[in-house]
Amino acid sequence: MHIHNLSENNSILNTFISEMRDTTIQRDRMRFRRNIERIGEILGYELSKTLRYHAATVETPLGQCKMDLLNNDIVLCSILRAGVPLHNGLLNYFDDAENAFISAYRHHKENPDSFEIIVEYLACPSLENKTLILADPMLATGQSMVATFEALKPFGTPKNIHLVSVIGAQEGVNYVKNNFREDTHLWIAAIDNKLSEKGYIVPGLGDAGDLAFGEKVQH
Ligand SMILES: O=P(O)(O)OC[C@H]1O[C@H](OP(=O)(O)OP(=O)(O)O)[C@H](O)[C@@H]1O
Ligand SMILES: O=c1cc[nH]c(=O)[nH]1
Ligand SMILES: [Mg+2]
Repeated sequence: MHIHNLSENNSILNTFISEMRDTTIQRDRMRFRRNIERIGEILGYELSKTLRYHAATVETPLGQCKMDLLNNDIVLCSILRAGVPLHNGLLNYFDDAENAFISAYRHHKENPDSFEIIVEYLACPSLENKTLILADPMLATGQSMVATFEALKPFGTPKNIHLVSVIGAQEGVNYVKNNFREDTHLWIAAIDNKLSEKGYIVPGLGDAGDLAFGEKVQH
């Protein structure tokens, strides 16, 4: 796997991540969602440098300009619900992408520290020979990314796979590395060292879905 950890270099991106982590600033839901969205824009821009382009001629009022333009074979798939603002950020740049949505949530069994991933909702175009961008802001154990990709398999084999995430735990990064094909790219804004016993990223930022959209009742 090609791992692109953007926080390794100083940039304004780190300010956005610090605002998402900060217990006071993160309480502003609109700012939290907007920070995920603009991180999606930055990660999308960075990953666009590895996509395929074709030669085109653009007519300007003064003449013709030869330019290389992006091949639009992109399917943008995000994992509900925390993936929604990340999806918006990516879609702000990949204007004409096809879109897929998939739900994944942690179902806690008798032991509150153990859970399985339940995939329920799925709407997806053909992925055959396309560029799949699979987005979820949190990569904790990595199980949601792997379970959703399994559920996407009947829709075809993508030509390229790009995983996009805001914060990951090293364990989750290792898990996706071992469960996705070798040519997969991971674009991530920060990688933290630890996972808590309940599978939360430490120091992380807390529950991204709840911070973006409000607490949900466990069922
Ligand atoms: O890497 P994993 O261990 O699978 O954990 C990451 C998942 O947890 C969060 O979703 P959550 O289950 O909280 O759902 P939500 O978006 O509805 O809040 C997050 O958005 C990922 O989907
Ligand atoms: O730290 C974590 C782990 C999973 N989901 C979150 O929202 N945060
Ligand atoms: Mg959540």
